[in-house]
Amino acid sequence: MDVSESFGEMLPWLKKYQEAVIVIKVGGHAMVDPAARSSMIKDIVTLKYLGARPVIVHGGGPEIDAMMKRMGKTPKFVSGLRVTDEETLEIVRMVLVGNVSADICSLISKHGGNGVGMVGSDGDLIVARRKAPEKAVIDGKETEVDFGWVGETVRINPKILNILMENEYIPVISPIGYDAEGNCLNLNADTAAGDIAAAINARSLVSLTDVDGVMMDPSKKETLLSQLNIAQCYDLIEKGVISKGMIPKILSSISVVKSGIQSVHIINGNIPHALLQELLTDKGIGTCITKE
Ligand SMILES: Nc1ncnc2c1ncn2[C@@H]1O[C@H](COP(=O)(O)OP(=O)(O)O)[C@@H](O)[C@H]1O
Ligand SMILES: CC(=O)N[C@@H](CCC(=O)OP(=O)(O)O)C(=O)O
Repeated sequence: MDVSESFGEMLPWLKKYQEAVIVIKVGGHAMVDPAARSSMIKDIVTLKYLGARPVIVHGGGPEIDAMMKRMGKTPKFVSGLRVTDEETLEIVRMVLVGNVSADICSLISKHGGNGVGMVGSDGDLIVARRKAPEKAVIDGKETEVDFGWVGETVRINPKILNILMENEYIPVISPIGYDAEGNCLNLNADTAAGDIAAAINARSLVSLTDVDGVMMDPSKKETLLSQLNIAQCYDLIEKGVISKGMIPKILSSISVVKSGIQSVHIINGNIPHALLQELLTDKGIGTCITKE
């Protein structure tokens, strides 16, 4: 990034982001490297000092996988969602709340901010219901998949987020919802981030991951798609270009832009200052998804 050029174009962006709520989804794959994790959180604290109101929703897929393997369990995903039995749910809660969220809050403090870790049951934030079994093609065979303790959002209650933001805190949300019976449910972090962004009428949603954005071929950087609309997203899913963890990311982006939020940005959190480059300069560095 050419620093002097970037400073020149920052002012209009800084004005736009004053008091603007920005939901930042920090993906597990973007956090594998501790230095990248710390740098991303530093950028989020910088954004706060520049006048924006960041809300973090974090993932932790690779950390959950590693813990499951240590406990002798094999992770299983269907359509980008982790099939979650009772024991897996316990591991998910332990890793997301005990490790990832706590670590993000410490990094926020280290960089001079104030983070508050929360799950769906805190302040009635995310009311969810258990996802119904779904048909999926596995190994070429149509199979009915019971996702177990996987949830989908019923309602977001943004009151607690507004209280925290008005008091200068950065909310750090683990993607765990709870249902009417008080059960915890494992939510996909991209879906939770999208639901939260829509409910609080955020200005933007930014998803930090380990690829440069949506690509025609994820192994080739030059195939990055800088701009996508809803119709193009559906087409890429249908053609199988978008697969695995990118599916919930794109489906959630579609519902976010449909809800009226201007844009969703998918960027590579391992690029130094990716977040600031994406939000404060004219030229984006990843994929920007808009309605039309
Ligand atoms: N068309 C695509 N372009 C880019 N990445 C893709 C695409 N299709 C699938 N992917 C996969 O999606 C992954 C990002 O999603 P995910 O694994 O859920 O990351 P995170 O943990 O950061 O949310 C990439 O690492 C890549 O393997
Ligand atoms: C239902 C479901 O799949 N939940 C996810 C929650 C974490 C997550 O989404 O993490 P990433 O953003 O790093 O992928 C999981 O168990 O992996």
